[in-house]
Amino acid sequence: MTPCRLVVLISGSGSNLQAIIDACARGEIKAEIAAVISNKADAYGLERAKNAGIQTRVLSHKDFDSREAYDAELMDIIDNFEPNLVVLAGFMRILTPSLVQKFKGKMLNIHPSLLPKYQGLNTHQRAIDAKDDVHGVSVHFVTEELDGGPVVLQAKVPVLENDTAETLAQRVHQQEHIIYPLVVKWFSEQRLKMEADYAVFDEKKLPAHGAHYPE
Ligand SMILES: Nc1nc2c(c(=O)[nH]1)N[C@@H](CN(C=O)c1ccc(C(=O)N[C@@H](CCC(=O)O)C(=O)O)cc1)CN2
Ligand SMILES: NCC(=O)N[C@@H]1O[C@H](COP(=O)([O-])[O-])[C@@H](O)[C@H]1O
Repeated sequence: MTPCRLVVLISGSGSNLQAIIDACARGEIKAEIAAVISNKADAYGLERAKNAGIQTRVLSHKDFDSREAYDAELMDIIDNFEPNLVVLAGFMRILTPSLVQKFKGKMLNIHPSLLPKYQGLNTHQRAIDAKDDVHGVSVHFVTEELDGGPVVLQAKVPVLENDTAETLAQRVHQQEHIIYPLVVKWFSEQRLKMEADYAVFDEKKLPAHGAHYPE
């Protein structure tokens, strides 16, 4: 079976990208990253990609008059790499329905909350403000509904009394770097089945996946 071809979208540091690069390099994931695309030219994740010998593209949303025009160009760039899987790794743009539909069933996102809690932004501060004692991260399929797609795997972390958004984010990051490579590995091994059984992406037909809860 040919390696699963990935295209990874970033906007910032790229620590989740790095976790996937490292897992591929260790042979834990039978996948190759065809390209890393960023909407920010100064994203450090672009350096991480170049250091790993991976092609990079920058597509700044500031250069487009509308979200639709940006996504049309982004769709073309992604499509030219013929990915089996598109990985959003800290990609901070809401995608239009036409782009989501193009890659539905083969686009994943990592979101720093225990969905369906705290869709959107500033999730760590919202958990602290709500005095939650548990928080975490979710890997989910991307659908038109922002952070509303089927969840594949979650990890939870404790919220400590003196936590700030930064200290809580660090604890969540540690779990992100475990579960995102796990889900990419799962998808890359299941993809032929997924493409056979889920030729038309049916959210109800997804295999049930238990949550990953660190002891
Ligand atoms: N159609 C979808 N698009 C995206 C999804 C999704 O599930 N469906 N997931 C997000 C990732 N994400 C949280 O996990 C997220 C990213 C960005 C935003 C947001 O409000 N972006 C603003 C710009 C913010 C900025 O530039 O700092 C915007 O796009 O106007 C919310 C949630 C990726 N896309
Ligand atoms: N709404 C999307 C979102 O907030 N995603 C979050 O952005 C960070 C990216 O870090 P990284 O660039 O170091 O991988 C991660 O914590 C991820 O959960």
